[in-house]
Amino acid sequence: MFFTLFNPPLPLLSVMEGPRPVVLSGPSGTGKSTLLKKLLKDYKGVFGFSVSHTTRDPRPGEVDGKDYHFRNREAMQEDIDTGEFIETDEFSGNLYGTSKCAVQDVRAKGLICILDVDIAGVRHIKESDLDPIYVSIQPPSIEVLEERLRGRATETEEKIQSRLEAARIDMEECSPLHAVDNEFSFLFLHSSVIGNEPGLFDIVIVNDDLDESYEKLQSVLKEEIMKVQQGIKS
Ligand SMILES: Nc1nc2c(ncn2[C@@H]2O[C@H](COP(=O)(O)OP(=O)(O)O)[C@@H](O)[C@H]2O)c(=O)[nH]1
Ligand SMILES: Nc1ncnc2c1ncn2[C@@H]1O[C@H](COP(=O)(O)OP(=O)(O)O)[C@@H](O)[C@H]1O
Repeated sequence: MFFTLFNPPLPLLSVMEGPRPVVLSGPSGTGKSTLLKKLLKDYKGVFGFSVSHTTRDPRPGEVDGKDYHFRNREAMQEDIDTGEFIETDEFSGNLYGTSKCAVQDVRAKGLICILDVDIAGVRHIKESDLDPIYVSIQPPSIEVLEERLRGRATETEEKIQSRLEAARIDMEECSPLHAVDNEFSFLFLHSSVIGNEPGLFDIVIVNDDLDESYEKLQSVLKEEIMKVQQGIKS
């Protein structure tokens, strides 16, 4: 009886060797998925995506197990109750969460694990032993964000409004005004003390021009990328 109930403990996340994971956060519609998909495509065998669980419905083209593990609320709650998640959050009427397996699957392959989580997820991960690089992707303005959300055409009006509301809070905490500078080293040195919460992010990238943002993101991750590429060569 004991053995049927007993789940062998998962190895501690910090015990796993390899490159540091990367957490991407920022308002919905700011361009996180666009940037991370570029990384996954351009650096095959270097990055792996931590596939989150969610109770929201799949969008056209989204694949279960690739974009998200789509679950109903009861099933996801059961997994939360049995301790399978590093962190979970309720966002815009749905549950989202990073399972321990999602991260371990990527790290076991020696890849840089990329997580896409909201700001509550960032705070929860800070309490874990994951030790990622924290990157905030911010929009140039709330107006531009609204245009992008509407342009993506994936949300109902109600969901657009709730995402914009969450975005205003997110943007206040990571004010892009303090981070608008094209020189990466300036961003890197100063972003850790911007916003209302010092030290929340290692870097804040204002995603105005996509190519420039992607350049900055690659610069931040250069060291970890090289570690994995050198490992592949040797
Ligand atoms: N805390 C947490 N947030 C997540 C997770 N997965 C996605 N999110 C966040 O949930 C929010 C909504 O995601 P989604 O419905 O895919 O909309 P999108 O970000 O506009 O494409 C975004 O801010 C994501 O960063 C997760 O595992 N944990
Ligand atoms: N720098 C940019 N300039 C213009 N449009 C962008 C830029 N970055 C992303 N987008 C577009 O904005 C929309 C939202 O991007 P997405 O990656 O889905 O955001 P997120 O994952 O943060 O919710 C998409 O239609 C995407 O093509």
